[in-house]
Amino acid sequence: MTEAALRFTGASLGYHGVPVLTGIDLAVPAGQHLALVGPNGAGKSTLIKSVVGLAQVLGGTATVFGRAPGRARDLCAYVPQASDLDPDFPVTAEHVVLMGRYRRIGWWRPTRAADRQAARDALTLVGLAGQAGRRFGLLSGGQRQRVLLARAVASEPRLLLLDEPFNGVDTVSQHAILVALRGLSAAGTAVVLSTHDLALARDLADTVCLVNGRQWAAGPPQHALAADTLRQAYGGNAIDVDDRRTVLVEP
Ligand SMILES: Nc1ncnc2c1ncn2[C@@H]1O[C@H](COP(=O)(O)OP(=O)(O)OP(=O)(O)O)[C@@H](O)[C@H]1O
Repeated sequence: MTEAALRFTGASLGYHGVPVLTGIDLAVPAGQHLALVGPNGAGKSTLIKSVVGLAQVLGGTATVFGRAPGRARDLCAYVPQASDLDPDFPVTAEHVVLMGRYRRIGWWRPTRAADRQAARDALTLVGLAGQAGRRFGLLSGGQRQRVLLARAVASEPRLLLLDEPFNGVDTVSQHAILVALRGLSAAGTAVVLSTHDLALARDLADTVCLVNGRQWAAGPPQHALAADTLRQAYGGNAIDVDDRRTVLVEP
């Protein structure tokens, strides 16, 4: 059996010994997309952080390519929310992307031509080849998010984790990110992302995991995003408008 990129079995996840998310049971094969959905504070970021050792696995098991999360960091890349970063960072877009190479070459070593090429390829993948020399802080929020994705891509991860990559991102950047993510999974990279956009999760993901303190559903989008399941998990009324767009209304 091929080892899953990510597998949770009856996992409880949390901080300082206190669980905030329980009952996580899912597997993400190489080359597949998992979308995490759920209301604010549901535990989406916690699940992503647990994969890179920033949140604890307090019960059950979590493995990344068969290894404990803390031992698989070299196989993963984590794209934080762009809003978590200081936009005044005085470096160019290309420098930010090159940081993704340091894990491979060591931060103290000079970059080689192959590293600079990998950085340019990653910027091309996210549609920002022409912005390589621009200062990171002068880019739009959506462009900064794409640069952070390029930085992760440059590290050549086998599992890519993205925390709300579409948050505050305009349509052009959203499209560019979607194209890049589809290209990565076609090349065999597993992708896990959190999003509040249920329609996008439905369109993009092979598997959707619906959480709110616990796992409410995990499976194909039409199963995990069924109106009844959404209503229970969100504690509101879910109206399935036209089979593509799901609108949630407070109870
Ligand atoms: N470092 C931390 N230490 C303790 N508790 C935390 C920490 N980070 C998050 N939490 C708590 O864990 C719970 C889940 O938060 P999390 O950020 O994972 O949710 P989320 O679904 O990503 O939310 P949002 O959609 O608002 O980003 C919340 O109750 C939050 O207060």
